[in-house]
Amino acid sequence: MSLSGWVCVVTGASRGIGRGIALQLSEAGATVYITGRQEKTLKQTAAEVTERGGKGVPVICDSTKAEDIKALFERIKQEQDGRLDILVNNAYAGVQDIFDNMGKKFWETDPSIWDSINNTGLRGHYFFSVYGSRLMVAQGHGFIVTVSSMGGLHYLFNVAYGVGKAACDRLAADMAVELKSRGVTSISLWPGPVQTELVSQLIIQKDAPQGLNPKYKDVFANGETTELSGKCIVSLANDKNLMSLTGKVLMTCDLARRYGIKDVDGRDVTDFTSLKFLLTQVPYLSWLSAVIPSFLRLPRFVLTLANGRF
Ligand SMILES: NC(=O)c1ccc[n+]([C@@H]2O[C@H](COP(=O)([O-])OP(=O)(O)OC[C@H]3O[C@@H](n4cnc5c(N)ncnc54)[C@H](O)[C@@H]3O)[C@@H](O)[C@H]2O)c1
Repeated sequence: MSLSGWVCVVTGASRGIGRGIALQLSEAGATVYITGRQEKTLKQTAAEVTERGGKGVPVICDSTKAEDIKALFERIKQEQDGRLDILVNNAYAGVQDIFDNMGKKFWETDPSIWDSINNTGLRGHYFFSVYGSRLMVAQGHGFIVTVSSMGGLHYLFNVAYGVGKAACDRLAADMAVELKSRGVTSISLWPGPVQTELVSQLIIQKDAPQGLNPKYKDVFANGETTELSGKCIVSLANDKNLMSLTGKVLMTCDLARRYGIKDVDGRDVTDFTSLKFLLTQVPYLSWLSAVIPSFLRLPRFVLTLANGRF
């Protein structure tokens, strides 16, 4: 699967899922503009991205600063003659605050948590999408991926987190409505639990933070690598029927099955909607998971019902 000659932007790519996505896009041959705030780590990651075969271009760009975002796309317009194939809205500043405030109710938490979670992880995505879409609409094609999570469906971690994720899903869906006739696809991507550097430091390598269900520790310890999302995006980008998926929420476990993807370390991808996985989470019934076949999973309409508020 080749993305040779493709021009991509991945936001917040110096570490975590963004870095993993940038590595995979480069492995497929793409030029990847990676954004972040710290020159040293960004340059280091860009070198690793380039080593994979394509090209990593480090750009200091704070997702909370509109002028930085505008300047990035002006630079791409100049350097790439207006070409932009993929934009991945990934940057996120909330992980540390989420774990520092685990178990607290929203009224017990400083309201500034809203800003640390949603300024970069929602408002920033909107700004990137506006400037990215201008290039994509002008060329008549493009692919926008907004990284979200299952927290967009039902309560997870805290209020600001869930509201931000639901809004990311809606951002992807509503942008798809306006972009479809211009040849640009927009989807929301839900990775499963991912073993990022921060997750490893905050959950896997020490006692689970107060307020966090201790089961999460096992779930994250068996989580996806940071590159699986990138493998899914490369497969989607090569899918001739990509536009048929526009506006949808796509889970990495479903994409792994659809495209026959294994994780980069050779592991099968856990389907966290499979009966086998769900039973491991139920006290006294977890033993049953050993005898349940892995293809039995919650139908997707049941997930929609879980979100029903009427
Ligand atoms: N880790 C998981 O298990 C998991 C699971 C599902 C979804 N997600 C989602 O994936 C996305 C990425 O999460 P992650 O776990 O990789 O987070 P992370 O904290 O490991 O990485 C976030 C990246 O964004 C960058 N960033 C933060 N603020 C920035 C700013 N103002 N400007 C530019 N860059 C900035 C950071 O430097 C870092 O490189 C989030 O939306 C998260 O909710 C994560």
